[in-house]
Order: sequence, then C-alpha cells, then structure tokens
Amino acid sequence: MLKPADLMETVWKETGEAAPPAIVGARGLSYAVDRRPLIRDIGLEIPAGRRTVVMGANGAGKSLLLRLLHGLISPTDGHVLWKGRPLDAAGRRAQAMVFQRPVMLRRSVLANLQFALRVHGLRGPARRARERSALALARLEHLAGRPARVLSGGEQQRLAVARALACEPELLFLDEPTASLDPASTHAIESLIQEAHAAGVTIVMVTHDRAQALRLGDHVLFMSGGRIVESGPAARVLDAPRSEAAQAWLEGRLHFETGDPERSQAPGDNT
Ligand SMILES: Nc1ncnc2c1ncn2[C@@H]1O[C@H](COP(=O)(O)OP(=O)(O)OP(=O)(O)O)[C@@H](O)[C@H]1O
Repeated sequence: MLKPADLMETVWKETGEAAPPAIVGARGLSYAVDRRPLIRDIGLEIPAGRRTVVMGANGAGKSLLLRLLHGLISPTDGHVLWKGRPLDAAGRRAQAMVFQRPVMLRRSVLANLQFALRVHGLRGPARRARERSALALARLEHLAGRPARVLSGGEQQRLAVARALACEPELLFLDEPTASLDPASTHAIESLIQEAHAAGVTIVMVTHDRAQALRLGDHVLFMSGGRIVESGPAARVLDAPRSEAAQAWLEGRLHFETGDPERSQAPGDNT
C-alpha cells in the first residue's frame, strides 16, 4: 500500500508534469467516533486548479473526508492545511460545498441567493449583480420568486451549485451532486462544474459514476476503509487500477479491508 506522503507524488510521476501547488491538504488526518476509526491517518495534497474525484465503496469515508477538509467537522488527530497553513476561517470562506441533497432555506429562490451572499459580506449593487448572474447561471430567472423547496430536484441542485459559485470560492467540494438526478439534470450540473473549473475553481468531487469520473476528473483518489489506497490520473486508475480495493469495486466484487469493521459493497449499492 502507498504511504500517505507518496500519494500525490505518484500522480505527477505518472503524468510527467511538475506538481502544481496544493490548495488544500491533510497531514495525519484521522477521525474516530467512540474510538472507532473512520478516517485513518490520511496525508494528501489537492492540486490547485485541477479536478480531483474521490471514489470508493459505500462507507469508505469519502463524505467524512470532504467534511473534514471543508472544516465542517474537526479531526480527532492530524490537521487540514489550506495553502500550506492550518485551515482557518479565511480558508473556509474561500471554499464552498454542495451536497447530494441540496440544502434549501424555506424562502424564495432569490432569497436563498441573497442569504448566502449576505453571509459572505456582499451588499448593495455588487450583491444584486451577483444574484442576477447566479440566477442566469442556474437558468432560474423565471423562478426567482418561487419557494426554493418546491423546485424539482434538478432545479434545486442547479440553484445549490450557482449559490455556491456566487460566493466565488477558490475551491468547490461536491459530494455526489448528481446522484439523484436524471441525465439532462446531470448534464446541466456537469456543465456548471466544467464552467467553474474553466474559470479557475479547484474541484473536489465524490462520485460513484465511473463515466462521470472520466468526464470530470483529472485525478482520482480511491478510498477504502477510511484510507486513500490509490491515486493517479483518472483514466489510469479507472482503466488499470493497482489497488485490490479499486479493482474489486470496478469489477463489482466485494472487498474486505483488513482490520476494517465496515464491509465494502458493490458499486451502485446505496442501501
Ligand atoms: N457521526 C458518525 N458517527 C458514527 N459513524 C459515522 C458517522 N459519520 C459517518 N460514520 C460512518 O463512517 C463511515 C464512512 O462514512 P462516509 O459517509 O464518509 O462514507 P462514504 O464513503 O461517503 O459512503 P457513501 O458512498 O455511502 O456515501 C460509514 O461507516 C459511516 O456509517
């Protein structure tokens, strides 16, 4: 198994590129509940301006890793780095996160945008300009006054992504953003992600969808049992995985992590 410190270096050795600077990283990152280790001694560096896809079986620790990197939960050991320094409030404000189920306030579409931008300190004409561009980005101008919670799942997720991007984050975390969407809505969300990336936003996304990982990922981090067990260029990891866990997952086989109380499951099994 790769040592944590070697994980990202292997990506650049494989592509022959010079390693870009890390925007977010982790050292000895661990998270346990009732002494049960859920994230185990992860060291990693997420390259700035790239698209990193996090994959792995149900329960591998993908959501927890994103929550730790975003500062939503605190590690029980180790720490998260933002541009080489411990993650602080300013680092958190430079990040945004989109979840599988959009979190909508009981307010109109426009008020959801206004709230997020107000929290971000925007006022007056600058805020109104951002509201308009976010509505246009989400293609929701015609629904600006509608309660956000009555929008369809696809519309809500477009709003969630546009709302996150309206705050102009340097890094966008997305946790299975299209898992419950149909192909057209999935395409719309993927376009928003691609546009954000083209504008320089670093993307870190969890997905169970191999085709989506190939479309959207420069790199794949593969997790199993709370660890990153493989990383590399997306096409190489997904076409020729080296770790037993990634091989098993891609072939739809069960994989049991040594010493891991959680059983891995077949891809697509969200039960
Ligand atoms: N607050 C918590 N208390 C106890 N166990 C937790 C807690 N949060 C997560 N876990 C457990 O940690 C493990 C990893 O959870 P996580 O949500 O990160 O998995 P995941 O890889 O995102 O899975 P999925 O693909 O199903 O979303 C799971 O076994 C989960 O039950």
